[in-house]
Amino acid sequence: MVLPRQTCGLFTHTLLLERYPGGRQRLDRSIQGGELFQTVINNPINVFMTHMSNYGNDRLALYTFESVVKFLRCWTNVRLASAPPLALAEKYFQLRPDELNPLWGNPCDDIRHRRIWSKSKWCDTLPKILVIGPQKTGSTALYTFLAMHPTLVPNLPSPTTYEELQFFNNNNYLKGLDWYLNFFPPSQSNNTQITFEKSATYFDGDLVPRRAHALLPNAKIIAILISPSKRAYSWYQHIRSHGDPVANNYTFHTVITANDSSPKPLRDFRNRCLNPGKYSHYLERWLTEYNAHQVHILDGSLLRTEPATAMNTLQKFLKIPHLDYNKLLKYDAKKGFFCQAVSGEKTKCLGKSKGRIYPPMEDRSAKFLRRYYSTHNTALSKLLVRLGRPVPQWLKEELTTNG
Ligand SMILES: Nc1ncnc2c1ncn2[C@@H]1O[C@H](COP(=O)(O)OS(=O)(=O)O)[C@@H](OP(=O)(O)O)[C@H]1O
Repeated sequence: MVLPRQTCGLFTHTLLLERYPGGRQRLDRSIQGGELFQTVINNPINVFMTHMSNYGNDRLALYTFESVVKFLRCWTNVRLASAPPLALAEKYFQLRPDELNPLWGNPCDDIRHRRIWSKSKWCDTLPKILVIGPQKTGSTALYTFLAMHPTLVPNLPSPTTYEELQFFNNNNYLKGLDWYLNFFPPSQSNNTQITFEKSATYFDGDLVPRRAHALLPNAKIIAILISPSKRAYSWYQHIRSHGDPVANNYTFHTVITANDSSPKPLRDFRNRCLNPGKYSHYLERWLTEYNAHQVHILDGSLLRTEPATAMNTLQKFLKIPHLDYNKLLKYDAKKGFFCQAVSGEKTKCLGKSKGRIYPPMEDRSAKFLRRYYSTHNTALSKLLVRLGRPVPQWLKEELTTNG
C-alpha cells in the first residue's frame, strides 16, 4: 500500500554500488537534485522501506538515504523528522483529510509503476467507452447492440449485478482496481478491440465523473436520454416490480408529488425517482471532468424506434468500422421493440424486465411532471445548442407542450 499521490518505486534496485544501473554517477544524480531529492521535496510525508529484513546489511540504502538527508540539510531549509509508517499515514491524512477516500488512477500511466507492475496483471484492457445511463433509458438495449459489434468487447458479467459492474458509484470502488480489472481479462479481447462498460447508475452518481476521469481520462462517454417523465415512470414500475415497500405502498402520483412534510422514506424515494431526470445538471458535472468531444448524448427515443440510425451516428462518434445494424436488428411485433435478428425470422430480445406492460401514466401525473421538469428541460435544450448537438424530438415536444 502506498499513500495517495505517492509513486511506489525502487530507489536502490541492488545492494551493491557497482551493480547500480547507470553506476554511482546516476545514483548520485538522483540524490543531488534528481528523482529521490524531488520525491522528498515534493511530498511532505514519505514512507521508505528497505528490501532487507535486516536493513543493517543494506549498505547501499544506508548510503543513499544518508546522502540525501545530508544533501537536503546542506542545501535546503526543509526540516526532516521521522516516525513509524503508521504514524506517518495518520499525519498524512490529518494534513489531507479529503484524500481518505481513494481515487484510483491508471497504474500504467506512470512509467515507474508500469515497470514494477506484476507480469500477471494488466491495465491495457481498461474500458475506453462508458455507457453511463441514466437508468431506464434503454441502456441495456444499447449495451447488447454495442456488444454485437466485432470491434467492441463488454466486461465479463458480475455474479450479482449481471452486465453492470457499478464500480465507480458504490462500494465496489473500495474493492480496488484489481477487482475492476478482473472483469476485463486480456483473454477476452485482442489488441484491435475496444472494451466497454455500461452501468446505468453512473449518470447521476455524485462521485462518478471524478472517479471515472481519474482512471479513464481518455474514455468516450455515452449518455442516453428519453423524456424524463417517462423515465421516472418506468423506474417506478421497475422498482415496484422488485417488491420495494415504498413503491408498493404509494402510487406514482403520491411519490412524485411528495413534499417536505412527507415521510422521509417517501421523500428519499421521490428523489431517487425524479433526480436522474434533471439531465442538464448531471451532464454539466460530466462536462467538468470530460471534454465535450468525448461525450455523446444519444437520443433514447431514436434508439428505440430507429436503432440503426442511432447506431450509425454512434459508430461515427466512436470512430469504429461501420456495421449496418439494419441487417442485424429486426422489429419484434410481440415484444414491441427491435431485437437481435437471429436465423430466419427469429429474434433474440431482452428479457421480461425490459419492456414491462403497465398502465399508462395518469394525465395529472404527466401534467405535474411536465411542469416539474420544465426548467431542467429548458436548460438541457440550451446545453445541447451550446454543444452544437441536435435537440431530440421528444425534448422539442416537452418544451412546446409545457404547462
Ligand atoms: N430494444 C429494446 N428492447 C427492450 N427495451 C428497450 C429497447 N429499447 C428501449 N427499451 C426500453 O428500455 C427500458 C429499460 O431501460 P434500461 O435498459 O436502461 O433499464 S435499466 O436501468 O438497465 O434497468 C425499457 O423500459 P420499460 O418499457 O419501462 O420496461 C424499454 O422501454
